[in-house]
Amino acid sequence: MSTKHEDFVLAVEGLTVSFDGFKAVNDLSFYVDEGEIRVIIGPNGAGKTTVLDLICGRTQATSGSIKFRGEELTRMKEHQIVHHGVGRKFQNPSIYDDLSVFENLEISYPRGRSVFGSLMFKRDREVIEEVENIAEIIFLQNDLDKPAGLLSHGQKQWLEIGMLLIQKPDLLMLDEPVAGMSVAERKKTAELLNRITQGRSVIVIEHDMQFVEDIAHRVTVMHQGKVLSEGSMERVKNDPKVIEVYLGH
Ligand SMILES: Nc1ncnc2c1ncn2[C@@H]1O[C@H](COP(=O)(O)OP(=O)(O)OP(=O)(O)O)[C@@H](O)[C@H]1O
Repeated sequence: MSTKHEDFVLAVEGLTVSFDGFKAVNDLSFYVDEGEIRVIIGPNGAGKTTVLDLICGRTQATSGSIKFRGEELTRMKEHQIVHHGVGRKFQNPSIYDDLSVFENLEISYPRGRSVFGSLMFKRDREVIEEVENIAEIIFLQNDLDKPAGLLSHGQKQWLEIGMLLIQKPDLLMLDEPVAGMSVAERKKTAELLNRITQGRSVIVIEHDMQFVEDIAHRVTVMHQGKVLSEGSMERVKNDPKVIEVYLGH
């Protein structure tokens, strides 16, 4: 039975962006299923980060289409895309160091629109329960009162993932989430990602091949703005084209 393109959570087709004539992303197509963890790998400058910028509306596409649950994202503004359920984590954590772990999660809860406004609203059961629930997923249930600035680098990364999770995105995009983490933290991050895929899709850009093996359902290898290879990790790592341009180095 063939799968219709409309069945995918995310369908990227013919996506192209040109910076002064240079096509950083060049006629790119790929499809992501619900519940899938897709990892994008490829050499420096392949266009990986630009793809996430295009999906979240930070960069305008020159041509092509990005359909998320059937809706065209290329015509939407960044905040509309967030509102449609796409969450993006950048490489550097953007947490509030002076606020506690609890408060960082609380201000990210969808009804709190500003730091001031959200701290003033009554902490009702619903918010507290959700914060505690997320804190457990991100291994910070025992650090709720700690100022975020005192967390380890890895814990800060988890907190930021938690701040996205509390907004219940249907698609979560992470750019090199384990950069700078210890081996133990990488293992726990893999466990975390494997736990959060129920009803949602995750796209991760990553260079750490052990981590990719631990999380990827499918891997898309990019090179010069295009898909060089795609499939299971097993298939991709044995693809001579991938070995030549990326893994062989
Ligand atoms: N706003 C921009 N203006 C001009 N060129 C850009 C812009 N953004 C990205 N590029 C160029 O597009 C290419 C792809 O960059 P991108 O950051 O997407 O690659 P990447 O695969 O994420 O690389 P890395 O692994 O190093 O992060 C690079 O040559 C980069 O210099």
